[in-house]
Amino acid sequence: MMRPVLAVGSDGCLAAHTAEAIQAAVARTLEGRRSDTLLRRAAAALAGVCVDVLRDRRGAVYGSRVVLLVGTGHNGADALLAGALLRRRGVTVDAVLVGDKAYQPGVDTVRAAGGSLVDATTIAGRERALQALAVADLMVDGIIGDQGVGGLRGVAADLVAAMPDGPAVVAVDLPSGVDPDSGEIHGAHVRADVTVTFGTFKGCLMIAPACYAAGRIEFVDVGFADQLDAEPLALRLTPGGIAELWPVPAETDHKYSRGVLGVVAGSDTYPGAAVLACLGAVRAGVGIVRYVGPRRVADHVLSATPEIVPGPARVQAWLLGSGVEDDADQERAIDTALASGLPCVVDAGALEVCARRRAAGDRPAPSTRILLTPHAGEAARIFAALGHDVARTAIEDRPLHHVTWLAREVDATVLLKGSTTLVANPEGPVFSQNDGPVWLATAGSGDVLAGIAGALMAAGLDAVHAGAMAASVHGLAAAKASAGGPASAAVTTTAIAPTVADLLRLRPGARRGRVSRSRWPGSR
Ligand SMILES: NC(=O)C1=CN([C@@H]2O[C@H](COP(=O)(O)OP(=O)(O)OC[C@H]3O[C@@H](n4cnc5c(N)ncnc54)[C@H](O)[C@@H]3O)[C@@H](O)[C@H]2O)[C@@H](O)CC1
Ligand SMILES: [K+]
Repeated sequence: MMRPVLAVGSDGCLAAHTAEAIQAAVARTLEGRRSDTLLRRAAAALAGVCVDVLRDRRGAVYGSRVVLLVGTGHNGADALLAGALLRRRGVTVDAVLVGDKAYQPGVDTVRAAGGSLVDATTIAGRERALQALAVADLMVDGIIGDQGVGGLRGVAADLVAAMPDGPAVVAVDLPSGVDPDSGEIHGAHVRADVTVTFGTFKGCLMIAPACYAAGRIEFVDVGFADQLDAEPLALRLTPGGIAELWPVPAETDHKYSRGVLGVVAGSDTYPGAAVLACLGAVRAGVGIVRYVGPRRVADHVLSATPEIVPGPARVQAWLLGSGVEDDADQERAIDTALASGLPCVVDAGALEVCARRRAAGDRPAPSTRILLTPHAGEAARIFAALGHDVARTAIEDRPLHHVTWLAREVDATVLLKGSTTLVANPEGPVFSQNDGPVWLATAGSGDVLAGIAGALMAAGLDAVHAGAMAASVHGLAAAKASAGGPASAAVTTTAIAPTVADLLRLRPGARRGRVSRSRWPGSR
């Protein structure tokens, strides 16, 4: 089992668990205690988030109107108990029951607190529910939590379709209607501004496309996290975690010990890809880049990054394939590098040859040293090269399924690029990073990402951590460079070093050269 190097669930590494693991942890926590212990804690936290959202939106809590959409399970119970707490703050509360039953103690509490109860399964009740939604300041989605199966149906689907655009939506645990574990969407679902998650993340809060329906995530520890004993489904490195893992040279280091990256990138068709990949690596702090490619491309690379050394020689890791197309010399160089057993970042023009070889059993390097970096279209082409007919849209709809399948099939680490990037190794939880602005999807941005990952692998990090850290730093750098506007790949590279500097300031007691190499994941 490939283990994450930071404590899972720590400030440096957030974890998402399956619904099954969460239910088991809740059951263990409740043994010998009142069954509503956790519900009450969750409801108090939920009410607190609603208060904050109302203050932000209206400037006041008293006099606000909140509609609770209440399902049949404990997700609805959380909403009801939170609604009763909001009543005490002078909020008008309409609890709309969307199923044939509801958590009775919650119903009683709302009624006792002076809230109104609306049975939306009747025609008159549905009419009242629509009227309440039309004047709401905030809507609480307590329809389904981690027991959700398929998209919303019946009354719930009708009411969600009728939710007006203006008021804020706070989802309990997850936006109802999305698949809790896989993050897939199979029908009608809620779109939230804020999702309050209890004890851990659910997979759907980290994985596309469902994570885009969750809005901002508020994490609340209701007291069962220590009972979660199953392997996490997904992990996310936080800026603090990346800072902890980022390779910082010691006083005794020199350019060779910091990492030498060989770059086989660019062709006469795509010379710029080589420039961007090399800029990415240099600005992420690699010791030396040795560039291998056509003379004309090497000239471009050298004029953009004079510190680069042209020509092949000994390296500690390779970056292969960015911008390589129809170039026999480059393809030969890629073949030689793949056969070397050294760590490789495998991009664009090197993806299919690498995948074919590894699927056929030719694996000179273990899966933790090979990082394939396809976007969904390239992943579809890799699947085709392996004999599977998989459409690009299928990969975008089910990224977790496809990235884990591909990682197993080629026995390598696969970084599936997207607005939310997933990094999967055959033997461990997937990492999910989503720090980039929407502007990041531009030509050349993948070359920069590959360069950053190459610098990290040359420094000794394993493919999973290098991939997750590179995706995050690349996204943060694009956000910094663009300052809210468009981000080009070349301008993003100018923000890599300042972004790393910002991150390193998060390191407790950060001082120059105080991190020992033995702490880096996969260090040799
Ligand atoms: N049990 C506890 O002590 C705690 C529970 N909590 C909350 O409770 C949730 C889990 O509660 P439950 O196990 O009762 O399950 P849910 O509240 O997720 O709801 C299950 C109900 O939803 C229905 N349902 C499933 N899919 C549906 C669909 N597509 N359309 C319409 N209805 C559908 C099911 O038939 C079932 O009746 C958590 O996600 C969390 O929000 C938290 O408050 C933490 C503590
Ligand atoms: K929900």
